[in-house]
Amino acid sequence: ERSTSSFSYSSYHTLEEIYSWIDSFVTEHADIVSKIQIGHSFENRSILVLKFSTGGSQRPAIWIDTGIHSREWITHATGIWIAKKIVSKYSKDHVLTNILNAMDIFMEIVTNPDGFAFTHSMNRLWRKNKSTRPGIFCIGVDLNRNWKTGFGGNGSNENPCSETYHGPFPQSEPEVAAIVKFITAHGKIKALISIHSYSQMLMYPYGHTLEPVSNQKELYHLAKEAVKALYEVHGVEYIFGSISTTLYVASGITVDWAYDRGIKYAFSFELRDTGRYGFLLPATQIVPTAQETWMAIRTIMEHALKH
Ligand SMILES: O=C(CO)C[C@@H](Cc1ccccc1)C(=O)O
Ligand SMILES: [Zn+2]
Repeated sequence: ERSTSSFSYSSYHTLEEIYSWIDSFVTEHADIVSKIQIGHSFENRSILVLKFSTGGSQRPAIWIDTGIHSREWITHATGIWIAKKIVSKYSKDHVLTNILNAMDIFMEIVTNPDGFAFTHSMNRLWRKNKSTRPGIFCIGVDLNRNWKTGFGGNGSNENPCSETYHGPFPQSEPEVAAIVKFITAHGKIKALISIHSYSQMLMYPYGHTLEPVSNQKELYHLAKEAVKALYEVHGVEYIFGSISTTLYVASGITVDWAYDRGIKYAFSFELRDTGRYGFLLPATQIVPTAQETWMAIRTIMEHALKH
């Protein structure tokens, strides 16, 4: 990508196209965006994070990840569009400007690069990473079951051939270990947003238990406000609530780990649609999906700024 002006934000892209866009994007917006490599995947691809910062040092921050499940292509595309939105709306949108004048934003667009490459080359519906281990004859760990909180519990599977295989031990996967290391070292992440598709849901911890989190009322009302902001864009309806009560029990998930590390505003999105196209959401829905998702994320970030 020589420049991002020729990049189509309304198309799906390969891993190489996204990595090349990241380099152009960071070059073009060097005053506010930088690229951090937080590690390497199992197959030795770089794991890249975009940092949006308007100054200061070690400011409180927001973490956003997309593509932890490689087949959920709408999430990477939404992340790319939102990254562009942030740089184009800074100093124009007063809410975003207030957020970026006080906090940094970290965005990991391709959280599962090996799986993502595989969805382009061999299997469009691949979900897990591509790790292999001696004596195990199925490939990949579900990166949304490999986190320490609730690891190995209900709603994760010990069978390596399962789509929800949790891996041999917590953070066994380099893609998860890299995020744990980064967020732990940073120490001032105030909100974490982990984006999946599909089902049109906005959820918060816990997934591994039906027990409510301590600030459940606050998260319920924030989710309600965010879902309303999303609805006002294109009239798309989301349901919201805790993961275990809204969707199903799932253990070893990103947001439960984040919450237990003190990130009190931890959310997971399930983007469009509700099953008509599922993971194969047409590219014509990329921009509308990103536009509405941005308004919900902006609402969550503004709350984190104020509390
Ligand atoms: O990816 C999904 C659909 O592809 C569903 C997600 C639902 C979920 C999302 C966030 C936290 C826990 C569960 C999953 O099972 O990991
Ligand atoms: Zn998912």
